[in-house]
Amino acid sequence: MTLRLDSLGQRYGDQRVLHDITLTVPDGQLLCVVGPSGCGKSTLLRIIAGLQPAREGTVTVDGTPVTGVPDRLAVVFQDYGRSLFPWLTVRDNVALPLRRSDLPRSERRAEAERILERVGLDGAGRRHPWQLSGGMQQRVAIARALVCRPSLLLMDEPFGSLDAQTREDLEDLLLEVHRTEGTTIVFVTHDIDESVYVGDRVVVLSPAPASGIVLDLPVELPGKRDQIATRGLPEFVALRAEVGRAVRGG
Ligand SMILES: Nc1ncnc2c1ncn2[C@@H]1O[C@H](COP(=O)(O)OP(=O)(O)OP(=O)(O)O)[C@@H](O)[C@H]1O
Repeated sequence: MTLRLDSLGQRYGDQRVLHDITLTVPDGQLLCVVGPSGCGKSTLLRIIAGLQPAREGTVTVDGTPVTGVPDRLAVVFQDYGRSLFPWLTVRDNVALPLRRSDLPRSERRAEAERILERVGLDGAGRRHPWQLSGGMQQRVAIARALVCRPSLLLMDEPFGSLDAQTREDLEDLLLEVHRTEGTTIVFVTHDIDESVYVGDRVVVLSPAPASGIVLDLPVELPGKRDQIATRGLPEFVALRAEVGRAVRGG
């Protein structure tokens, strides 16, 4: 799914949040959006998701203007604890988006189990979210986002509140899903290292107010990404420095 933002801008009252954002995300690209707190990253995702209208400019998905939530869109938020229903089992949480499909209940459950296996949670389907660790809960949220086979996946700081090891595991899970499904992904993060590690491309927004794009950087790294080897590459270090300078306004 190709996403296009054209001269996008947003205001809340007198506060100008985003200004003149023009960007095309080609089908299958994993774009990371980085920027200081309050620059409007979450606002940008909500506009792309059709959850709030933009005050200026347009968003199109495969050439069609976004006026409501696009079909085949999924969103993963940072706050996994609040995005899962505690009274449903893990399997039923994951199967929930399939309720709108014509699939019979047994097939919806089978599909949920298949996706749970995909995210490394086989065997956890009968448990409840509150019986799982934070990292496992975020895997459930990712499984629920994937169950409808989205063409566009929006992720808002999805690994921000996880410990370092879990975060690395989930970054690698995301890369694997992206490699095999070819989903277009917009991934918002505060973390410069993470943006270069997972992204095909990194866009940096300037600080508020009127945040705009200050850097649009393709990420080309040799070999399959690996938490230890990739982060030690001179190319990785150079890209990280470039993103870091842009975030700090240098
Ligand atoms: N619905 C709203 N009404 C009024 N102001 C809002 C609304 N949503 C966001 N804002 C303001 O817009 C600015 C940008 O918020 P947003 O959450 O989009 O930024 P962000 O870059 O995602 O921040 P963070 O990295 O801290 O999550 C902030 O000053 C925020 O207070």
